[in-house]
Amino acid sequence: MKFKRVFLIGFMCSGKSTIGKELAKSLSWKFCDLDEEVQKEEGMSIKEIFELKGEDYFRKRELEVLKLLVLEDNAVISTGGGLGANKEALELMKRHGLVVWLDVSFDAFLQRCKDVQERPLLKKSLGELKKLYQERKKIYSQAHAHIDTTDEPNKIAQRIIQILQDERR
Ligand SMILES: Nc1ncnc2c1ncn2[C@@H]1O[C@H](COP(=O)(O)OP(=O)(O)O)[C@@H](O)[C@H]1O
Ligand SMILES: O=C(O)C1=C[C@@H](OP(=O)(O)O)[C@@H](O)[C@H](O)C1
Ligand SMILES: [Mg+2]
Repeated sequence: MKFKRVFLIGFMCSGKSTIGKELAKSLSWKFCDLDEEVQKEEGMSIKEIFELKGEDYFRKRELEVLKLLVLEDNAVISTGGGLGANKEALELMKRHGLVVWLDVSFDAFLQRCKDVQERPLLKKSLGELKKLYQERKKIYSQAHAHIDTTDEPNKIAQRIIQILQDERR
C-alpha cells in the first residue's frame, strides 16, 4: 500500500467511528479514534471536557493527540467532526496518509444523531448546526477522497479499500 494510514473526516454522525472500526478490521490495521484517545488522556468524557475545561481546550488537545497519531503505521484514524474542518489538521493528515471525507446529508445527520446525544455541539440550534455543516463542508471537500455514506458501513469500508488499492498502482 502506498498509504500507511487512513484518516476519516466528516460531520458528526457521518459514521467515522463505525466505519473506521470496520475498515481497520478488514485491513488488519490498528484502529484509533481521536475522541477515545482524548477521553483516555483526560480521564473524562468529551461532554465533561467541554463543561469543565471548555471547547477551546478540547480543540487544542485533539490537535495535540493527532500530532502523535500521524506517526502510527498501518492505522485507521477516525477523527472528531471538528478536526477535518481545521485547516492545519487537514494539511497534516494529508501529508501523512489518505484522507477520506465521509459525507452525510444534513437530514441523515439529524436522524442518526437522535440516538447519540452525548455530543456537546448538539445543544446548538438547528440554524447554528446547519451553518456549521455548510461551513465545514467547504473544508472537508479538500480531502483526497469523498464518499457518500448512504450505504451500509461495511460497504463503505470496502469502497475505501478499493481507493487504497487504486492508489497503489
Ligand atoms: N452508514 C451508516 N448508515 C446508517 N447509520 C450509520 C451509518 N454509519 C454510522 N451510523 C450510525 O450513526 C451513528 C453515529 O455513528 P458514528 O460512527 O459514531 O459517527 P461519527 O463518529 O462520524 O460521529 C451511530 O448510531 C451509527 O450506528
Ligand atoms: O463536530 C465536532 O466538533 C465534534 C464531534 C465529535 O466527534 P464525532 O464527529 O465522532 O461525533 C466530538 O469530537 C466532539 O463532540 C466535537
Ligand atoms: Mg466518532
